[in-house]
Parts: sequence; C-alpha cells; structure tokens
Amino acid sequence: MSRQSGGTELDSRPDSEAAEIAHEQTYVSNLYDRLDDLRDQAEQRRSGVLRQTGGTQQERSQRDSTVAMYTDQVERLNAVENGLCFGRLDPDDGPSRYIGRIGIFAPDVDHEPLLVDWRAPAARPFYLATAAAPTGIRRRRHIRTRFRTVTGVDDEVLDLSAGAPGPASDLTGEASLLAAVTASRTGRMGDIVQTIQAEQDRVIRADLGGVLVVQGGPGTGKTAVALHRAAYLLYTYRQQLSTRGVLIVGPNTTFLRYISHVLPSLAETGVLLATLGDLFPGVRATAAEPAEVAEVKGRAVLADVLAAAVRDRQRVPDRPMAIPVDEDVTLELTGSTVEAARERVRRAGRPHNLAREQFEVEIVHALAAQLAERIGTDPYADDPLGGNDAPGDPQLLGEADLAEIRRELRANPAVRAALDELWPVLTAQQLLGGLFGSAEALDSAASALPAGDRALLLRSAAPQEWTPADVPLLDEAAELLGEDDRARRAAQERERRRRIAYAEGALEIAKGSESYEFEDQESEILAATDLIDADRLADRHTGGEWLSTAQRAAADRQWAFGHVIVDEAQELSAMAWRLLMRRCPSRSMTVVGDVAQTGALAGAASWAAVLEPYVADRWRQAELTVSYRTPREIMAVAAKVLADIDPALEPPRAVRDAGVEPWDRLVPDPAELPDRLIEQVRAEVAAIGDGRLGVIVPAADLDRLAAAVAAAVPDVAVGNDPDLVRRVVVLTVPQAKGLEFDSVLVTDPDGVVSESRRGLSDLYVALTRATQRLGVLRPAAAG
Ligand SMILES: Nc1ncnc2c1ncn2[C@@H]1O[C@H](COP(=O)(O)OP(=O)(O)OP(=O)(O)O)[C@@H](O)[C@H]1O
Repeated sequence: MSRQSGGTELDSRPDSEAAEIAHEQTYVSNLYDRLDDLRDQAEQRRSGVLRQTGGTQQERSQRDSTVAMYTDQVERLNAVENGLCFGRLDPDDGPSRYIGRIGIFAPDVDHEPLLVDWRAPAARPFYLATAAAPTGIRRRRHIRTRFRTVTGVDDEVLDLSAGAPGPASDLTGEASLLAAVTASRTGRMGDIVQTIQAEQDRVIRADLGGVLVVQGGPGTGKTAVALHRAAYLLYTYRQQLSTRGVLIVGPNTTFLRYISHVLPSLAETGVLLATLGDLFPGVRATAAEPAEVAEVKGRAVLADVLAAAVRDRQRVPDRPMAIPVDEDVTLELTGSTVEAARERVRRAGRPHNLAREQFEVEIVHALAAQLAERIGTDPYADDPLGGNDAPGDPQLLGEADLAEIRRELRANPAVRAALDELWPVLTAQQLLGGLFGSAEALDSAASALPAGDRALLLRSAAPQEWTPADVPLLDEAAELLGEDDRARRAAQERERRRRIAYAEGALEIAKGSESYEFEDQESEILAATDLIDADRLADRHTGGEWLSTAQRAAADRQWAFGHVIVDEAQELSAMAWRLLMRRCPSRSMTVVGDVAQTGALAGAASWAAVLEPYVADRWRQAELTVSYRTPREIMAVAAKVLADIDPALEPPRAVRDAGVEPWDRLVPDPAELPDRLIEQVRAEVAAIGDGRLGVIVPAADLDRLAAAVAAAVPDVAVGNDPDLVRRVVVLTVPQAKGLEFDSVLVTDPDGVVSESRRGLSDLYVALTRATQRLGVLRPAAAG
C-alpha cells in the first residue's frame, strides 16, 4: 500500500476530488480490513478460552479474567467503527500520517503505523497547525466518511509559499466544523474528535496535575472538551489513572444520559459519570426541594452545624441516671462522671463512632468501681472478730474480679442502653434525619443560622427522602462519625491479594496467546496485556463477578479518584466542593463552567472564592471564547441579558450565522398562552425537519404548559428525566442546563426571571440552548 498522499496540490476540480476520494477510500478500506482482523483475532482467542472447561476454581477464575480482557478489546474495536479515520497530515517531508480514533499498525514485520491515535503527540498538528505556524505540515485533510465509505475530503494548505490561498479564518478544518455544528441534533451529544479547535486542544492536553478551571460562555464546547480531556488523560496517563479511575460530575441524570455516548465512541469506558446526588453509596438522592432550602444546605457553615450536631449526640445527663444492672442492684451515673469521661474521649480527637469504644471503657470502669464498692466492701472491715481477712482492709475484690465485673457490665443490657443514649453509634442518615426532624436539635446545633433558615431546614422526621443537597451533608456527617471498617478492609485486602494471584496467572495465559504483531512494539491498538496490569485486572474481578474500576469506585464512599472533572461546576455549593475535594486528595481536577450561568442559589460567583479554601491561589484558568452552538443572531439576543447580569461580562464570539432572525412575540391575553404555544410548537417542528425542539418554561407553569403541548403534538417528552431523543422536549431551565436543541421556544421569559434570585442567569441559559432557531413567547402582564 502506498503511504504517500495522492494529489498534493489543492485542487477543487470535481474530477480531481473524485480521484482523491477514490484514493482515500482505498486507504480507509484497508484500515477497516485491519480493524476486522484485529477483532477476529480477539474474538477467536476469546472463543478458545471459552471452549476450555473444568479445572480448579483458580483456573476457572483465570479463564474468566481472560475472557473479560478479550471482551473489552472487542468492545473497544467495535466502538471505533464509525469515523475510524478522519484526517491526514502531509508533512513537508516524510510520509503522510492518517489520524483516527485509535492507533493501528500494519501486520508486517516493520509494523508501520497505518493510523495514528488522535491523542498521540504525532496527531497534534492536526488540531494546532496553522498557516502562520504550520509546524512542518504542508497540508491538513479532513476525510469525511459515512459508515465505511469516504464521502468527501476538505483540504487546508498550510504552506502558503505553495501559492495557494490561505485559510480565511483561524478555525481548524472550517468546512468540517461548520458541517458538524449545523447538523440536526439527535438528543445525544456526539464527539468532536474530528474538529477540535486549537484553544480546545490546549485544554484537552493540559497536564494532569493541579486544578485547571475551564471558563467559557454557553456553547464554547466546555462539556465536549471535558469529555475529550478525560479520554486524553486516560490515554496519556493510563498507568496512573486506570487503578484510581476518573470521575465526571454532571448536573443531573438527563444530562449524564445526554453525554453518555461520547466516551464510548472514543473507546474509553473506565470513567464514572455521576451527579452529586449519586455520590453517597446506598442513597438515591432524587427528591426535590425549594431552591432556598438547597441554598441553606449548601453553605459552608453547615460543616460546623453538623459537627455541633454530632457533639449534641454525646450527651451528659441532667440528673443522675439509674442503671438497674440486675434485680437487686441499681447503679448510678452522675453528670460529672459522664462529662469527665466525655472530655477525655473528645480530647483523643477520634471520629464519633470510632471514639465510642473509648467512651464505653471509661463508663464501664466508673460503673465497675461503683459496683465493686458495693459488693466488695467488707462489712466487717472494722470488726476485729469478723471474717478471716486482715482487719482494716475494706476491699474484698482483686483485679481479676474487677475485670470480670467490667466484662459482665459491658454485656449488661441496661448498661448498653445507657451507653446508646449517651454516645449512640450513628449512621450519617440517622444524624441528619435526627437533626432536620427536630426543631430543638436544630436550635442547638445550628444556632449560628438565623431562625428563618433553621425553619427552612426543619422537616418531618419520616419518611426520609434525600435531595441532592443532602448528599454533601451526609458525606460530611459520615466523615465526622467515622466508620469502624477495619475488619471489612482487612478482609478486602486478603481478597484482593488472592485476586492478584489469579490475575497474574490470567495475564500469563494472555501473553502466551499474543500473536507477533502485538509484541515488542509500541502498539497503538493496545494488547490486552498493555491495557491491563495484574493489579487492575485483580481489581475488576471479585468473587467471580467482574467489576470495573468505575463500578468499584461508585460503591465506595471513600474512593480517592485519580482525576475529577466537574461540569457545570458553577452550580456546586460550598458543601458540595468539600465532598469533591475529599474524593480527590491529589487535587488533580478539571473544573468546567461559566459563572454567568450560575442558577443555583448556593452556586459560584467566582472561581477564586470556590477554590481558595482548598488550593489557595494554586490553580490555573483557561478560557474558551468561541461559541459553536449559538449562532450570531441568537447570541446578540442573549448578550443583552448578559449585560444585565454584569456589564463587564463578554459573550462568546459566535462561529457562524444561522440565517434566521430570532423572534419575540407578545401574547396579549395570558390565558391564551397554551394555545399560542401549541401553534408555535407545530410551526417549529415543521421547520426543523428531523431536528429537536426544546420548549423552556417557568417551573411554576411546567405542568400546565407541558400537558397542553403533550396533548396536541406527538412525540413530546416531559417529566423529571425527559427522554431527549423525542422530537419535542418541554423542560425547565435547571433541566435544560448543558443541553441543546435545533430550535428553542422560551415561554414566559419574565416568569423565568422572577422565579429565582438568579433569574437573569436562568434566562441567559434558556436563550443560549438553540443551534439554529429561537422564539420567545411573552404573555402580557396579568391585570
Ligand atoms: N470543536 C468542535 N467541533 C464540533 N462541534 C463542537 C466543537 N466544539 C463544540 N462543539 C459543539 O458545540 C456544542 C456545544 O458544546 P458544549 O455543550 O460542550 O458547550 P458548553 O460550553 O458546555 O455549553 P454550556 O455552557 O451551554 O453547557 C455541542 O454540540 C458540541 O458538540
């Protein structure tokens, strides 16, 4: 196969383009043949292992590991089927380089690179080279494909000395980019690997360490960049990240589903996508609550409130407590005894549940001394004729007797009941439920909060339904309470060692079955043994069931991730940041957001204020300045709202014109709003072909307007977690955050603004969701 490019001059003549397409088709077909071969090999090896039967438990387990490795490999190869190869670089000297989703090498002895992974350094000029700084690249070609067929090529000549006209803009691969951003939306986010722009590439490939803030207006590709950065980091720092994993936090489940296809299409699956509400294992925090309540729960002072609530559960009785240890004997615990014990225990500084043991020892000692005093005192101690012990010795019991008494007291139900009352072992749920369920408990622990805010936190004790804003509080509580998990962890470690032994065996099997083209070279298609080391393989295999790093991380509250990416980060409260920082002790983070879009009342007003408590000023910021989603005409409308939020804020620069002016229509009779809306929905559905329409409404009017639209128009999605693949979706601003549609109808903008103290930011978000068309329906003010 020739690795030299076909026509090297830019030529727009159709017959020349047809020749170029034919040339690229040959190359691309060869790549697909190679992909098929690699997949067949992996499948055959998997079948070979599956055919083996019997053997010891260990051998069966090793076979499971090997099967899972090959399955992983097959899945990766399947995932890159669409758009496998999308570009070509022609350097000033040397052969052309084809760029694609993964690296592929020729099966011959030289192992020529047939396709370079987009994340490899050799692919970087595809995204960065410009006419001004061509970095040794003469021409960049975007190769368009549909399934396995090459449908077109777009060339950019970077060597201006060749006499060809230079690019008209500073965009990379402008034709392909514009085709991508104007295509109909599908309700699922796609990857941008073919058209990453230079400012985005710099963020994607930024170093792993430290906190990187990516600030950018709506539609600048922050989410896309965050996801591609995850893929890049996993590729470049695979060794470091494969065992600790990468966490991506998004604002809600609908959004996570919207972005969930991007990483698999980049052949990366080892990432945990979660909302904040998912981050306390065992709790599904999906209940709703007023924004004001969530705001109070998000304040940093809640950490002090919870610490006080824990201390309040370490009680000192007002009056002496009677403890009937048996039918005849009742002991007594005075306030001063308990208080002295409590002080000694608190001074040791252990978390509440872990300190209970020491408190028990202290109290049992005090009670044992009391009991010994009663039963062990010699009634005849002063009587020279009484008993045969030494006169004058008041104590009949030795140390062994006292130890026995303490053992018995510790098991005594009345003593245990007293201990549970004075220093109860608590779960985070019990602590928080007890605090929010009692005005008295709130008054005591949350005295730093104004009475009105305490009233907002008060709720009925049962049934307990957790909200996303509760999750950071549960996590904080769990930290304060501590979990005595030494036994569990020791057992886990034993199990882990056993699994490593199995996995090492499995890797031996895999190595033995590698064919020559996987050996002794830096294969870009990674062999199973490259993708996985024994440690990681062991991590994934528990008791016959495969668990990925992401699955294990999801189940472990104390998991420390290798890297954490936070999307729509401006929405997170101070308490939420505390949780995320605990999950990322290395502080290797990418924080993505736009402070102008902050909707949550507890959300961020500035990145410095958010990060200062954790990293002081040791964080860096990158800015994205071009909006790929929002066309110029729509951005002009949104810019007016942005100026109302803060005249100092700059809207992003739109990358294109839509050619359609947004409209803003008054509905004189507000009662007619649903009917007018239905008319406009029908008109927009007709206008967008196979695209998607988003109808954004005030939360207070969601039910009425959604019901009206759903009754009149087919294929409408509404609800807590709407299906974005439907043609029409009716939703509120918080639900629409991060999403996009071909056309958007903002209904009752004044209602949106008046609903929240951050209403203008909400309106800004609503107005910037469309890729093509925007309409505003404005009911006249009632009365
Ligand atoms: N380089 C690119 N090539 C093609 N499409 C792109 C590129 N960058 C961004 N896009 C597209 O632009 C749209 C907006 O991107 P994205 O949702 O990541 O923006 P955002 O900055 O997160 O927006 P918001 O702040 O509104 O959530 C998406 O459809 C995305 O695929």
